[in-house]
Amino acid sequence: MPNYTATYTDLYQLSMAQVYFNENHHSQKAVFDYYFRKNPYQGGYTVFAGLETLLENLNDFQFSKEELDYLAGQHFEAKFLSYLKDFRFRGSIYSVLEGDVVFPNQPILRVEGSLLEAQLIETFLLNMLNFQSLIATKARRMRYIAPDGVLLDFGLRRAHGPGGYYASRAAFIGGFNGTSNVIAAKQFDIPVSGTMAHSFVQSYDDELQAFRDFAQNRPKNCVLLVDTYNTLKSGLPHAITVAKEMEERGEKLMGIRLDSGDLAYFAKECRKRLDEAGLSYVKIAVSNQLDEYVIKSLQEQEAPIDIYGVGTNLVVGKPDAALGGVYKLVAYNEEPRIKISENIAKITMPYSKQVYRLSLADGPWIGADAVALFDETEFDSIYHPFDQYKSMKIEHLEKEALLQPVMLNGERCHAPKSLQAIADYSAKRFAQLPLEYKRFSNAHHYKVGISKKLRDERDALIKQYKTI
Ligand SMILES: Nc1ncnc2c1ncn2[C@@H]1O[C@H](COP(=O)(O)OP(=O)(O)OP(=O)(O)O)[C@@H](O)[C@H]1O
Ligand SMILES: O=P(O)(O)OC[C@H]1O[C@H](OP(=O)(O)OP(=O)(O)O)[C@H](O)[C@@H]1O
Ligand SMILES: O=C(O)c1cccnc1
Repeated sequence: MPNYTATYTDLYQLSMAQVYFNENHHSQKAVFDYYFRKNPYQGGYTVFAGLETLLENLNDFQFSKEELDYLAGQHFEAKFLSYLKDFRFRGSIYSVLEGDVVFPNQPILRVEGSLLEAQLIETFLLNMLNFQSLIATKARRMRYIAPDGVLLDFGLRRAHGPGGYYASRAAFIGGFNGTSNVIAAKQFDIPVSGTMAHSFVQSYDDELQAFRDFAQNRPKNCVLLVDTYNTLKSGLPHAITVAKEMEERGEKLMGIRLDSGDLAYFAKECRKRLDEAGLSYVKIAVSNQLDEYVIKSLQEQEAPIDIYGVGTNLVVGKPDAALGGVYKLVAYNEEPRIKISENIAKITMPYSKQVYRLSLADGPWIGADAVALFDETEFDSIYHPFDQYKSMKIEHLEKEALLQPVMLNGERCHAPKSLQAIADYSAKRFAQLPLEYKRFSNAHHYKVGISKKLRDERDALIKQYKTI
């Protein structure tokens, strides 16, 4: 996979950086927030993913000689390029932990550093976090609807180029059990699995011989694709024959895969005939344009499916093309900064902030998070960001600070977490989210309120800029 060097960026970041440098602003302290405004899939939550990838690759976020030579050809000045020779990200990052569920308009991650370094990592940061959070959320929706099913990522061939690599990682965070993507499995220690393609069966004159050869050469976790010619008249009977032959060798056929037609009907029919043949241990896998809605429908039809192989809809995050996470300047040179918009939802929230997850003393989340100034400890109410009549008393609630230091002055604060640990944490956090935020249609709106002090400071800034 690529090294994410510092030209993994948009040109405008470098243009701005040169100006900061020439005007001697580059070392001023800047604070940026990462957040998004809308959950994907019209859902009630987003699974935050990509943090570990970001932190790990920030080490390589430097300019090579070739890159600097290239930039010299793009009209960047020699003095600035010479400064970039030693560029490293030496700032600090405070973040929600990877895998947690997060909500619109709350800071999920805060970058503090020199203006130049915090600006230069924007594109890379958004590229990592937006995509993986989109895919982890899609995966979580499928895991939610099929709590007991085995979910496998089959998406690499349909992914947007190399995006498939991180899609497999994100899918695992969102609750998938494994992937067919060998490089991602190896790199991230994801269980790898797979069956066979139609081409394998087609390459033989005889389907039975194809199955026999496969079972003899790959007996472990052998899954036979039964729909190449006729599922019930040919594929399934041949699979049963091979399963029996495997039994004679002391082996067990792991499963069959259905990839077309009415999956519920075929799964039921195959289950019945497998059971009648004494092969109740043989699992049924399905694939073919699955998503959370098809899986839900299959479950409602009580289709006896054990394994779901999901490709396209998972790895491209269909029907949403992207998570629109943004990175906004909230303080500069120790002063708050705001971006005003006619659309009040797009007015940014100035200052360094902390986010608190609110829960009852005995554990359950209440469906609201509080955003306050980062050093504010005493606040007993939260307010709707723009509706002055909406507020909530929170003094009786537990407040869990979500933004934790993960990098200080360019150094990581903790050893890298394994993907399994991130996935476990994600499952645990999702389990704490009340059900009404998990449904697919008209999900309950999770509240993100702000402290009075933050609201007052923000309003004062808005007034100040409105008079300009
Ligand atoms: N029983 C079912 N309930 C709900 N959705 C299903 C069911 N069976 C299949 N699907 C889904 O319906 C969509 C289209 O299925 P369809 O039977 O048209 O398959 P197909 O792609 O036309 O297959 P074929 O290869 O036979 O042409 C797919 O997304 C599939 O997962
Ligand atoms: O439908 P998706 O969710 O995207 O899942 C991946 C698809 O990729 C394979 O089909 P393909 O036709 O590429 O190859 P095959 O001959 O192995 O079926 C597989 O059989 C699935 O149908
Ligand atoms: O292993 C499989 O069955 C598989 C892998 C990728 C895409 N479709 C199917």
